[in-house]
Amino acid sequence: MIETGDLAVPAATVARLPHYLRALLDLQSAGVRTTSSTELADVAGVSSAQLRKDLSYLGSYGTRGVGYDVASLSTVISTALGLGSTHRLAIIGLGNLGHALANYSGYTTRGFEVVALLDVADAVVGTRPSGSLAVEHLDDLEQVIKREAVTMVVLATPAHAAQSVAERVIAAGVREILSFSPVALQLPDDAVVRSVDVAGELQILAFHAAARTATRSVG
Ligand SMILES: NC(=O)c1ccc[n+]([C@@H]2O[C@H](COP(=O)([O-])OP(=O)(O)OC[C@H]3O[C@@H](n4cnc5c(N)ncnc54)[C@H](O)[C@@H]3O)[C@@H](O)[C@H]2O)c1
Repeated sequence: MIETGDLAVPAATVARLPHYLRALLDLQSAGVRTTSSTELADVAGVSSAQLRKDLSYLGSYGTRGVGYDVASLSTVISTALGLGSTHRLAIIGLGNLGHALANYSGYTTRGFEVVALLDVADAVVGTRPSGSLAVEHLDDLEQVIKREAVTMVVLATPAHAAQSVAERVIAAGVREILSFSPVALQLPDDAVVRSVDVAGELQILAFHAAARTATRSVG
């Protein structure tokens, strides 16, 4: 369970909340004002029983016969996700992936702002990958984190650099890291690290593909 304010929410539910929020924002922009658990579950790609159970952890049960008010449920989920205020991101490592991440335009609508870019390479420091922010040197990490009031870090360095950079990030007071580096980071217990591993996800798909082929050949 993850404690958030007065609520205790299972980690698996927390992981699904962004999907519900995105589904609600899609419905909202399509002009939908109320939605049923079946409709919302369909858009979010889960079963309606799962959706109702997840939302019950937020104290949000909907109204029988009417369903969920799209705007208020969006607010409930945004608040639970701590999106009431904008999170200030620093991206570290501005190679291929870091460039793509720096140029992603979808942060602001979802409560995030990229406020700093850092790298070690002379060829990269001083450039403006997204056209606005200049890349600063990692030597200045602690000052940059303080100056920009950074609250989250996105790590896109090579694997060999990730642990030491992450340790500096934590020592500078940031607790949340999204890591793309293919390495298990060893950090204090109060640090929260989410790792994104596209190749690992593809391997899971490969497992399913192999399992399907094996089932077919048995059948
Ligand atoms: N998670 C995924 O699905 C996924 C997908 C692609 C890449 N990756 C990983 O993301 C990372 C970046 O990949 P890429 O293709 O952008 O690599 P890249 O080599 O193009 O870029 C890495 C950047 O990090 C910088 N760097 C090196 N050491 C640093 C340090 N100590 N501090 C700050 N910056 C530093 C380099 O100067 C370079 O600009 C790699 O670890 C890669 O394995 C993960």
